[in-house]
Parts: sequence; structure tokens; C-alpha cells
Amino acid sequence: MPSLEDELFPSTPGKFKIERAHTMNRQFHRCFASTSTMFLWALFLIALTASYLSFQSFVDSGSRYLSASWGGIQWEKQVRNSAQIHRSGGMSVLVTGAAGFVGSHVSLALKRRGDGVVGLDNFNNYYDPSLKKARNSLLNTHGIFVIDGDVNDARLLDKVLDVVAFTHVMHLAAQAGVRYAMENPQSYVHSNIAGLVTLLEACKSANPQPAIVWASSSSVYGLNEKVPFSESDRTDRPASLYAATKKAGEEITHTYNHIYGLSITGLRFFTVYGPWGRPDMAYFSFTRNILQGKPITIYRGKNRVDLARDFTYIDDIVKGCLGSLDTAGKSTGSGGKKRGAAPYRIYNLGNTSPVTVPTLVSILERHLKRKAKRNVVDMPGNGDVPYTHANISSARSEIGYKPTTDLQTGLKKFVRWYLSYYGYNHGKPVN
Ligand SMILES: O=C(O)[C@H]1O[C@H](OP(=O)(O)OP(=O)(O)OC[C@H]2O[C@@H](n3ccc(=O)[nH]c3=O)[C@H](O)[C@@H]2O)[C@H](O)[C@@H](O)[C@H]1O
Repeated sequence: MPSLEDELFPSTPGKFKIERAHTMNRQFHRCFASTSTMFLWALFLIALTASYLSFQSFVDSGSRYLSASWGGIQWEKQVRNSAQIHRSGGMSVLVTGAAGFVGSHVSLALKRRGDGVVGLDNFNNYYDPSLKKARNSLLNTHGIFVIDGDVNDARLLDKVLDVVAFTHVMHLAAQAGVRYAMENPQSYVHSNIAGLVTLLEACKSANPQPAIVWASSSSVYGLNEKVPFSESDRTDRPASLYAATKKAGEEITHTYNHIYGLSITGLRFFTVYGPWGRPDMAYFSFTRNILQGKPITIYRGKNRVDLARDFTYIDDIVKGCLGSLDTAGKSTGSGGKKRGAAPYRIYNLGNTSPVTVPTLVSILERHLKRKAKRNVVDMPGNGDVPYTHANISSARSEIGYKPTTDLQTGLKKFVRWYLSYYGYNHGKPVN
């Protein structure tokens, strides 16, 4: 007698033939059996598909839950608390790149004067993320909550702007660095162009629309030879992809101002330096190498001319950022519709007194009480420009910007911070 299994799953055609010789009743039974087989199979497949789909969604939501750094009641509470304004006439500011150099300083300054601040930072590893984490801890101790997220995350931005009706966005998140653009060009497009557009899209749809102040760069002047650099000078000859993405940002923000009525202020920062600075910048890496007895490479321009920068101290830049926020007129649109003309402004934030790179090294040597091992080479074609020099008359008259720190004084403060942060005592590492 064939087993039930044999009945349902005939294994060979021969066997099937023998079975066919049996009675009609038997055939009917077989037919019924094969229909129910198909039915059972269909049921089985449906159940399998359903359980696969629900398992997938369980895995998805589980991993979202595990990896999510945002969302939920507790998270919303932290965002709202951090955004709370503690002075009359104060503002609530979303600071992107808050764990970065300029971002952390601006966030602290805003908080100190009673404004509400929420940070956003993706803590990427362009340079040592532990420095970003340390800045973040400092912000946390001052009651500033920094969301771990990316400006390319449209859902996150919509959510944040929904939870808090920010009056301003200080957009400092970016891929910085002039020479790194030759190594990783896509990172500049990703952060400085795609990320900027994602942020502007979120801001244009927000209700109310915040006013936006964002970081452009002195590098937009590129091959401009007229000095000092004025905002009305040519900026159509960038020398690096970094500069080109910042220049593109100026054009992109203009369209959002024009179409959607977003209030825009672009700040052209001139080689910002100071405590808690960026380790990829010359003054920072020179300090590290001098202390470790390693050589430093100093680039030299055409005809053996020294390169020069309008180095600008962080505290002056912070004042320029706050002045820009304070004077930024309102965005006029709502729900993605323009209701009238809104301000579109661009300012140089420099120091107005360029210093050559060899002089920068000499100042560091004095503060560190160590001689640098200088290796002077001709400037490679890497996107660098020979000099920068800001004309700041517009920023002075319109936002009250007035830099007061010379390079000597600023580097002294930087060196003091560096030695303490990295555990040096009288120029020697503390064990
Ligand atoms: O104003 C800006 O918009 C930009 O400023 C900053 O760019 P830069 O002015 O290029 O600063 P930085 O790297 O400190 O090099 C300073 C000088 O040292 C020279 N330099 C550099 C490295 C080196 O090893 N040797 C050297 O001679 C070098 O040739 C240069 O002459 C920001 O990094 C950038 O993100 C952007 O914000």
C-alpha cells in the first residue's frame, strides 16, 4: 500500500501509470488529492511569503531601532529642551556641524547669551573623531544637545524642523580642506552640494522658514589678483574643487532665496584658527610636528615668493557669525511658497592683515620654545592660492564685524590650549 507521501508526490512516471489503471473513484480521489495538494502548496507558499515579509520588517525596524540616533519621545524632549530660549528677543538656532571647529564655538557663544541651540553633526572621520567627541562633551555640559545625523538625511531634517520652529539655521557642516579635494572629490559634492540642497529643501518647506547663515570660503576668490578681496570681485576662477563647491553653494543659496524667499547670509571665512581647531590645517599640524621633532613642509609660491594667508582668529569669526544671525532679516515664505523678497547677503570675515607661512612657523617656534625642522618645497599644483587678504568694510558696516586678534596673540592662545588638551607640561608630554 502506497504511503500518503507516495500518493501526494508520485516519484516516477511508471508508478503514476499503474495508479491510472485503478478505479474512477480512485481517480476522483487522486484528482481531489492533487487539487488539495496544490491548495496546500499555495497555502504553504503564502504563509512562507508572509512570514518572510514580517521577518524582514522585524529585522528592518529592529535594526532601525538599534542604529537610530533620532526619533522617539525622549529624543524630541532633548531637542526641545536644547532649543529653549533663555533671554527676551532671543533666537533658536539649529547649528549644523556643531561638533566641528567653528560650529562648537558658535554653539557655545549662542548658548552663553541665552539663545536656544540644537546641534547636528555626523561625526565623520575626515580628522580624528575623538576631537569632535570631546567638543560634543563640552557642548553637552553646557546644555546643548547634538543630534548624531547627516545633512543629507532629509527625513531627519524634516523631523527636527517639525519638532522645533527654529528662527535660524547656522549651516557649518561641510567637507573642508583645500588639498584633500584631490584625494576625495566626491566627499565635497556629497557634503557641500548635495547636503546643502537637502538642507535648503527642508528649510524652504518648514513653517515658519528659518533664516539661514552658512559658511562659504575665502577660497572662492581663486585666481583673483585684486587685493584686498572684496565681495564684488570675480569669483568665477576657483583653484580647487573645494572652492568650486563653495562657489556653487553661493549660487544654489541664491536660487532658494529667489524662488522660496529664504533669508540667506553667506560668510567667506579666511583661514580660521584657534583652540579646538582642525588638525588638518597647517598651524595645527605644524604644532604637532614641531613638538614631536618631525619635519614640516612649507610650500613656496612662484619665483620663491612666500605664501600668505589672512589668518583669522576663532573668537572674531564667532562675533561675525553672531552679528550675521542678529541682522539676518526674516525668510518670507511659508510651506514652500515665497511671500516676498528676502535678504541675500555675502560677507568676507577675515583679519585684514595677511601673514606669510614662514612667519606663522616662527611665531609657533617662539610659543613652543622649539625650532621647527623646515622643509621648503615649491607649491605643488594642489588647489592652493598664493595669498588671501580680506576687505571687510561691508561686514564692518552691516553686521558690526571688527576683528581684534592678531596672529601672535591668537596662536599663543592656541598653543596654550594644544599643550593642555594633548597633555604637555612645559612643552613635554605628561606620562
Ligand atoms: O580660507 C578658507 O576658505 C580656507 O582656509 C583653510 O585653507 P588654507 O588657507 O589652505 O589653510 P591651511 O590648510 O591651514 O594652509 C595655510 C597655508 O599653509 C600652507 N601649507 C599647508 C600645509 C602644509 O603642509 N604646508 C604649507 O605650507 C598652505 O599652502 C597655505 O598657504 C581651510 O583649511 C579651508 O577649509 C578653508 O576654510
